[in-house]
Amino acid sequence: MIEAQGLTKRYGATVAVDNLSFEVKPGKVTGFLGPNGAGKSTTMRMILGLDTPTSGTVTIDGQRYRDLHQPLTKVGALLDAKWVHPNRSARAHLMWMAASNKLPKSSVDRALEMVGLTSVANKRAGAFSLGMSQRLGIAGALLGDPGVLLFDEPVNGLDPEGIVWIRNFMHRLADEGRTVLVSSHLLSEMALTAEELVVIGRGRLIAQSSTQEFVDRASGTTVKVRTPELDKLAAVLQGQQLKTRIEDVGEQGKVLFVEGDLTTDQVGEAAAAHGIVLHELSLQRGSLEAAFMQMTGDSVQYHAQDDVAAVTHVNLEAPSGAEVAAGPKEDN
Ligand SMILES: Nc1ncnc2c1ncn2[C@@H]1O[C@H](COP(=O)(O)OP(=O)(O)OP(=O)(O)O)[C@@H](O)[C@H]1O
Repeated sequence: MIEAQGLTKRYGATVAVDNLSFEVKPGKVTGFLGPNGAGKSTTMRMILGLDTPTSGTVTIDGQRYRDLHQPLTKVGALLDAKWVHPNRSARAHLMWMAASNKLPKSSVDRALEMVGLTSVANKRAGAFSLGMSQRLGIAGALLGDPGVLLFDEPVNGLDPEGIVWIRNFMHRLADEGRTVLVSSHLLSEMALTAEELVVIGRGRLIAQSSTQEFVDRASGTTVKVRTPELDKLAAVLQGQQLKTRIEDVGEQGKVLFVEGDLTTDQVGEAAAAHGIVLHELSLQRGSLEAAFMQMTGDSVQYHAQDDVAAVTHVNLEAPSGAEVAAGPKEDN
C-alpha cells in the first residue's frame, strides 16, 4: 500500500506537487494519470526517496522510503529502462544490482525467469531491443520480490506485442497481491490496464476512483437503439423528458442515441409499451480519453496560459523515443 498525505514539492517558485493525498491499494493495477508537467514523476521520485517532500509524507506499507530496511525487498521501480551499462550482460547487470543490495544470487535467476529473459541472460544488454530493455528494467525492480511496484511510462515506444506483454505482466503482479502504480500517457492502454486511477493536474488531486467510475462520472452513459421506427421511438422518449439524437453511423444507417444517466431497461420498456420493434439496444460508455480531457481540461489550460509549450497538450499518441525515459530530472 502506498499512502500520500498532504504531499507537496516546490522547486523554487514552481509547485510541482501541491498538497496531494491518495492511496494505492494492493491487488490492483492503479493508473497514475495527468497532463504533461502534472507532477507524476516528481511524486514517484518522492515515493522512492529520490526527492524529499517540501511538506507532507508518502509511505510504503506505513514507512517512509528512507526508513525501510532493505528497500528493494519492499518496493521496486522502473523509471528509466536505459540506464543499464551497454557492455554488461543482462545477468551481470542484475548480479551487480543484487550484490549492491545484499540480495542472494538466486534472486537474479528468479527475476530473469519472471520476465522471460533467461534464454538471453548472457547477451549484451546494449544489443537489447526496447522491449527487452523494459523487461530487464522490470527484472531489476523485481529482484527483491517487493510487494509494491512503480512503473513510470513503461509502454512508451513499445510495439503492440511489447505493450500487451507489459499489460498482462502488470495484471499478473496485481493478481499476486502486489501494489502496482503505473503512469502512462497512452490512455486507451491505461483503460485496459488500470482498474483504479489516481488523476492529478497541476500537482493536485483531480480524482481517485475506479477507472469505470471515472469514465462514467465524466461522460455519463448513452443508450444506442436501432429500430425501423426511429422517429416514433424518439417522440415517445422525448415525451418522457429524455434527450435523444439521431445519427447516421454508416453501414448501420440511422441510429437513435438516448443521453443521460439511464439504463437500457428504461428504453426497452418504453419501446415495448408502444409496440416498437427494436433491432439493437446497447449501453455505450464514454472513453477514458474523453473523460480525461474533460476532467483535466482546466489544468492543461492553465499551463497553456503560462505559455509553457511542453505542457500544453495531452499526448495521446505514442511519443517519440526521446520521451521514453522518465527518470530523475535535473534542476533547471
Ligand atoms: N528538478 C526540477 N527542478 C525544477 N522543476 C522541476 C524539477 N522536476 C520537475 N519540475 C517541474 O515540476 C513540474 C512537474 O513535473 P513532473 O516531471 O513531475 O511532471 P510529470 O507529470 O511527470 O510530467 P510528464 O508527463 O511530462 O513526465 C513541472 O512544471 C516541471 O517543470
